[in-house]
Amino acid sequence: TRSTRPQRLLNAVRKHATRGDPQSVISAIDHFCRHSEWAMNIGDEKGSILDSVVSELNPEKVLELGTYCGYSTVRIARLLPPGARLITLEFNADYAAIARQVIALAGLEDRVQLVEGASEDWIPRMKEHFGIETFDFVFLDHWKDRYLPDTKLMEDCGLLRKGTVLLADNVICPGVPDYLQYVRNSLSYKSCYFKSHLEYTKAEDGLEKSVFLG
Ligand SMILES: Cn1ncc2cc([C@H](O)c3cccc(CNC(=O)c4cc(-c5ccc(F)cc5)cc(O)c4O)c3)ccc21
Ligand SMILES: [Mg+2]
Repeated sequence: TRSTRPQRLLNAVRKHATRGDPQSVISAIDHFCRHSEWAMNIGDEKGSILDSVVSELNPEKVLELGTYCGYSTVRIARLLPPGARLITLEFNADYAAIARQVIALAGLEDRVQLVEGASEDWIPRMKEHFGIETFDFVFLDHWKDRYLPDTKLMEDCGLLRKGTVLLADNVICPGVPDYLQYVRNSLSYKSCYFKSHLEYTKAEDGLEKSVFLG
């Protein structure tokens, strides 16, 4: 049977990356997506913005919505201190299987917990199942029509605290108009836009950073 794009991406990582070296995994995926096949990873340009937000925040508890092949999981986890924890939710079993191997190749499995399932099912279970009180940082990169309902769900479940940072991918392309309107007009958030480009292209895209004010 034909291979899938995530499988071909994993093959490129196996071929070109060095086990235990997260930067080589990141570079291998970016090279594959630029020169072989485009894939919906955040990419190197928006990825650098993600790096700077994470480095400035130094979060202990991180939630990622939408793992895909684990590219942004590796970008975030490589910057976390060993005691920190990143929980990443992926509902597609094939993507999850690839991501587990990418995360292992980067040598970051000790600080990453990949959970297979949908955000709306797992967000309400974070406290009792993972012993999480609140998250310091949330990266949103799953279905664009889930950004807003899941943000409201995290608020309702008490998973956000004064100062929690939400960072949302693709706020221009494909776009998340209802989410943007909410975080930019709600008195509970301080929001700002980081202009960039859609991964591996010249099209405009950007990240929205929103601090929960409690
Ligand atoms: C509920 N739940 N809980 C966990 C969870 C996890 C998933 C999957 O990881 C998954 C599967 C398919 C699509 C996405 C969203 N991503 C995108 O759709 C996207 C598109 C483009 C783009 C841009 C221009 C194009 F021309 C084509 C695609 C660029 C980007 O960076 C993207 O992130 C996420 C889904 C629902 C989930
Ligand atoms: Mg994205």
